[in-house]
Amino acid sequence: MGQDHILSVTDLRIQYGRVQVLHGVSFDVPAGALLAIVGPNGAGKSSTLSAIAGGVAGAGDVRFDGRSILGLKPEAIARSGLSFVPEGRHVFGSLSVEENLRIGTFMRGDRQRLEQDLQLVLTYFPKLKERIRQAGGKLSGGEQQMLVIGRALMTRPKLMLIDEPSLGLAPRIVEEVYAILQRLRSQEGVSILVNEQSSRRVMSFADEIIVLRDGRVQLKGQPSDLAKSHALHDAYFGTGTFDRDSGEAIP
Ligand SMILES: Nc1ncnc2c1ncn2[C@@H]1O[C@H](COP(=O)(O)OP(=O)(O)OP(=O)(O)O)[C@@H](O)[C@H]1O
Repeated sequence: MGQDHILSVTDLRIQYGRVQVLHGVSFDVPAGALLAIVGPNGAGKSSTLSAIAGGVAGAGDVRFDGRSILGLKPEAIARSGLSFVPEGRHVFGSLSVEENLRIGTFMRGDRQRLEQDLQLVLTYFPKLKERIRQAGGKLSGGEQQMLVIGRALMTRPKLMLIDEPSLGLAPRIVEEVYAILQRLRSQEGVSILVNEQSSRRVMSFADEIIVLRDGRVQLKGQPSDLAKSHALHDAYFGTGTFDRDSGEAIP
């Protein structure tokens, strides 16, 4: 573990009441990488991101940008440069796209830099630029996803955590969202950790994939290596069988 890891999660455990849902999860996010946590429903993906962002309590260690953050308040973690985009696209429906982007940056004193950041976000998301005065609630699902990612970018994060960005979006829009995330990573140097239910969606975008099932890391690796074997399917589905074509579990 060194300075080249923007995030190091070590032996992370999460319990809701008496039920333990994460049983010692460990992984690193190299600085400037796009990593994806994939796994079936209930694997513990959302809980993992929430614990890193300070939303749920966890045990173990989470180091971000060189310091332990587990147990800190979400606002303090966000201020240190970690931006969390939770599942569900929390757009303020009656506010304009611009107001949605500016919200959360009112504490910033550097007005000039803020204007530059707004322009930068609009460069990455031209669809938001076209709809800058439109109410957030009028945007399509894909545009709303872009809006919440754009809003997260307005805080100039070093690391973005994004929970299921592709949920409910058409494949073409998913491609578009991931292409933008890839550009943000390579051109702006933002490190990105996403959750996805399906590994297929992120195979061509992620630098590394972490398979989570039953609250444990089952497998980690580069997509090109994982694609060569059946290990990815076996890790994802456990000992169960699956349809090779659709990738879906066979009950
Ligand atoms: N607030 C909570 N209280 C109690 N149990 C919870 C809570 N949140 C999640 N769980 C349970 O913890 C387990 C892991 O849930 P989590 O949402 O982290 O998984 P996930 O991999 O993100 O799945 P999904 O894709 O369905 O969101 C599940 O069994 C879920 O029912």
